[in-house]
Amino acid sequence: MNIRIGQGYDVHAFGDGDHVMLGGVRVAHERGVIAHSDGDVVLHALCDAMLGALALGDIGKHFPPSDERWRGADSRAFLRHCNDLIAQRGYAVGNCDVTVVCERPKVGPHAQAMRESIAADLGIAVDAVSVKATTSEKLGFTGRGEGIAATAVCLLVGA
Ligand SMILES: Nc1ccn([C@@H]2O[C@H](COP(=O)(O)O)[C@@H](O)[C@H]2O)c(=O)n1
Ligand SMILES: C[C@@]1(CO)OP(=O)(O)OP(=O)(O)OC[C@H]1O
Repeated sequence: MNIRIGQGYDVHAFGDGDHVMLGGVRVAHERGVIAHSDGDVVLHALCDAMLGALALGDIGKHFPPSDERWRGADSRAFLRHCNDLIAQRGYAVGNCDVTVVCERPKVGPHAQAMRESIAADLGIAVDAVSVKATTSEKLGFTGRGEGIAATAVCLLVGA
């Protein structure tokens, strides 16, 4: 059995808006995020982890921010495309684990919906998808409420 590991990280600054997209789920919030796409840090970090596992570059290589096609794009389309890329090479996500870093919004109440959305897009079991969150104890840009970050790791399993 072939296995590969990848990790990803993404940040978006908060801006005007009334919600953030996290793991494919719309979460009501008094701020939005500044991004070319829908700015879903969970899915962007996860895409980078999947791409990184097979050394396929990063999300900006596959979906350049200079490309108008991705303006306001639903990041679930990025995730499904990354899943197709790894499937074409004989791999599937064995499991993945994401950590969201922000003071607010609270992620916990939405974590199960995020897991279900990600699992559906990847065609894997919900128990293979973990979504967690932490504050940064009021420290740094996340602690000051200036932005939101996510890290992801994933294991790819090949035939
Ligand atoms: N945006 C967040 C941040 C944290 N949580 C949950 O709260 C727990 C405690 O966070 P600390 O940073 O104080 O350790 C954390 O383990 C999460 O369960 C959250 O849901 N959303
Ligand atoms: C997702 C892309 C799409 O153009 O733009 P953004 O939504 O700004 O997000 P980022 O995490 O900076 O990744 C780069 C781009 O691929």
